[in-house]
Formats: sequence, structure tokens, C-alpha cells
Amino acid sequence: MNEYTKGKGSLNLVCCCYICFRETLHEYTTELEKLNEILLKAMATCLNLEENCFLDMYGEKENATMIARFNFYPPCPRPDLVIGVKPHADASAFTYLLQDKQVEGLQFLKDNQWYRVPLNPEALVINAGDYAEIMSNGIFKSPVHRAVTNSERKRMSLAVFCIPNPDREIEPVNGVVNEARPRLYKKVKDYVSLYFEYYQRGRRPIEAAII
Ligand SMILES: O=C(O)CCC(=O)C(=O)O
Ligand SMILES: [Fe+2]
Repeated sequence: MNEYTKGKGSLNLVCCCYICFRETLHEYTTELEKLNEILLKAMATCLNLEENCFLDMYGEKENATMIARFNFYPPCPRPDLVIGVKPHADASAFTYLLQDKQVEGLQFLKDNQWYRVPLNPEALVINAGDYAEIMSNGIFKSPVHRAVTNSERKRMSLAVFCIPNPDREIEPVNGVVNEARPRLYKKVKDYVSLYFEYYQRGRRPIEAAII
């Protein structure tokens, strides 16, 4: 069993309440839409590709999906046994995470070891998701992460996932496939549906896209 499959369940209470918070979130998500475009362009620029290649594949922001997820983690008497959110990588192009200002809990997996993400109340944590990994043919990695619990204090976070429209076909863009770097991923469509199927079975959804 590896670190990804270890987590069985999660303690967090997830609240997908984009509708209720629509007005409050509107300004924030509009800014994130712009930031998402900037990052998709930056991905291309730093690979010396045509600036809009990732953005064109991602599609117009009007048709894309943005999901805001509020996570609430109550204090847990046995944080050694109970995880907050089990290990996963996000099914987004990018995820924008507003962490709790006072209580730490997010960790990323690298070389089979967990690393804490320190608190920074002034900062957003930006995370490349599986769509970024697929479109970049694995150059940008979608990291596995988890949230741990603690026995003393409740914790909250707000994750906003930027996801292409489910009708769009997503695959590695032309400039990132060549002889030296063969194509690693198939074309995917409606990856989010497939994502949850794999997630529930304790498997990494991106496996389904690997050639
Ligand atoms: O609560 C956190 O810090 C992380 C939450 C997370 O990874 C998610 O909602 O996908
Ligand atoms: Fe996540």
C-alpha cells in the first residue's frame, strides 16, 4: 500500500454552496478567472510555446466551470487515525486555495514523503491540477496532497477549482509532444465524472488518461 491508497475516509464536511454564496463569491471568482488565464498563458510562455495554446484548449471562460468548495474540519481526538481529506490530486486546470489563517493542515506528497504547507494569511495556494498535467504532457505535475486533522482547533479552507467545460476534449498540446518526449496522455472528455469513479476506488484518476 502506498501513501495514495492509505487514506480510506475523510473527516471534513464539504459544502458545495456556490449558489448560496454566489454574490459574495462573484468578485473573487472574477479575479480568479483572470488569474487562471494569466497562468495558462504563463505555462505556454515558459515552455516557449504560442501564448494561447493552453488557453485555447481550455476554452472560453464563459463555458468553463468554477467550483467553490468550502471545507470544514472539526477538531478530532485522534488525528493519528483520522485524515481530513484523503490523498488526492485535483481534477482542475488550477486550484486556488484560501487556507485557514491560523490552523495548518495541508500537506503535499513528494518522493513518498509528506511536506507541510506553511500558513501565509496573505497568500493564495495555487495548485496545478490533472488537466494542467495532461495538457502539458506531464511537464507540469498535479501534486498529490491531503489535509490532516488536529485535536485542538477547527480548520476551514476554500478551494476554487477551474475546470474546462465537460464537452471539451483535452489532450497534450502540440508543442509538448516530440521524439524526446512522447505523448503520455490520451484525449480526455468529461474527466471530472471519471475522476470521482477512480477516487472512490482509491486510485489516481489520471491513470485512466495514461497511454
Ligand atoms: O483543506 C485543504 O487545505 C485542502 C483541501 C483540498 O485539497 C481540496 O478541497 O481539494
Ligand atoms: Fe485538493
